[in-house]
This record gives sequence, C-alpha cells and structure tokens, in this order.
Amino acid sequence: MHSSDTSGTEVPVPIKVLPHGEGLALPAYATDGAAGMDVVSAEDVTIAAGARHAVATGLAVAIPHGFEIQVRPRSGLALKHGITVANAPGTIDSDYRGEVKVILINHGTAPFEIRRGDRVAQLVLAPVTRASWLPVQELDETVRGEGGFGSTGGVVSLGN
Ligand SMILES: O=c1ccn([C@H]2C[C@H](O)[C@@H](COP(=O)(O)OP(=O)(O)OP(=O)(O)O)O2)c(=O)[nH]1
Ligand SMILES: [Mg+2]
Repeated sequence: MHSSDTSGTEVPVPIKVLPHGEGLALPAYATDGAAGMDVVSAEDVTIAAGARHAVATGLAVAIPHGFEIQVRPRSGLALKHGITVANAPGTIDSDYRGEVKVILINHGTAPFEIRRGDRVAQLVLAPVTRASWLPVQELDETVRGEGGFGSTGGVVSLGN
C-alpha cells in the first residue's frame, strides 16, 4: 500500500539499509519536492567513451514488500556528458540483498571520470502492482485494434 496521511502529504516509507562505505552519504532528496534520492558512487572509476560500468554504491537494502526502487539517470549528466543508466529504469527488487549497482553507459565522446561520493543516478521508490493472467479465447474490439508503432500518424499535430 502507498502510505499517505489525510492531508495527502507523503509519509516516508522506511527502508532498511546496512551500514555502508565510510564517509559515504546515504541517498538523499536534493529538494523537498524531489521524486528521486541522489545516490553516490562508492568507487573511483573512469568510463571510456562508449563503455559501460556497474558503479558500486556500497548500499545493501531491504525494500518493504510491495515496493521497488527504480534506478534512473540524472538529466544533467545525460545532457552535459552523455552519461545515462544503460538499463533505465533499473529495477531493485524487494527481495534483493546484494549491493545496489548503477549501470552507467557513456554515450559521450570523452572518458567520464567518477570520484567516490559523486552523485551518479537517482533512486525512486515506487509501489508495485502485480498481475495475474486470465486466459480467454478473444479480446474486446477497440478503435486502435492491432494498429501500433506509429499507426496514428507521425509528428504532425492531430489538431492541425
Ligand atoms: O540497475 C540495477 C538493476 C538490478 N540490480 C540488482 C537488484 C535487482 O533486484 C537484481 C536483479 O535485477 P534484474 O531483474 O533487472 O536483472 P536480471 O538480469 O533479470 O537478473 P536476475 O536473474 O538476477 O533477476 O539486480 C542493481 O543493483 N542495479
Ligand atoms: Mg530479473
């Protein structure tokens, strides 16, 4: 369940976290309204142009059942350096107890240097809704039908 109080203000969901790297900050929200907690690297590493690396964070967590953590890129790194999360959004399962890694890929043209303590990505806690399959013989008809992959037109506005 997504927890909130009656005023709609979010009540933080506690996430168990083991003590991690000395001097390393826990992931933190940069502003009151931030959706993601910036997570820092636990290592010094340089990612060559075109290369990728699973960046250590030193974090081992137990996310409450019914939630996941998404590992998302930071737009500033993407725009300025071509650094993004290769598997964005990365998925941290609630039953994962290993070290959280951030899989960065360097789409830029220069090597990208990371220092321990640099904010490399952001972690977004999200509720998980699970599905179950309901086998049927036919599906209901819709206007879209089997159309997809650009079937409604290109970039031209629908309203002229
Ligand atoms: O960016 C990521 C993505 C995943 N993981 C860890 C936590 C996650 O719970 C586990 C498995 O991730 P995923 O299901 O995306 O990988 P997989 O390739 O399907 O591996 P597995 O077979 O272990 O599920 O790996 C990370 O640390 N960082
Ligand atoms: Mg998996």
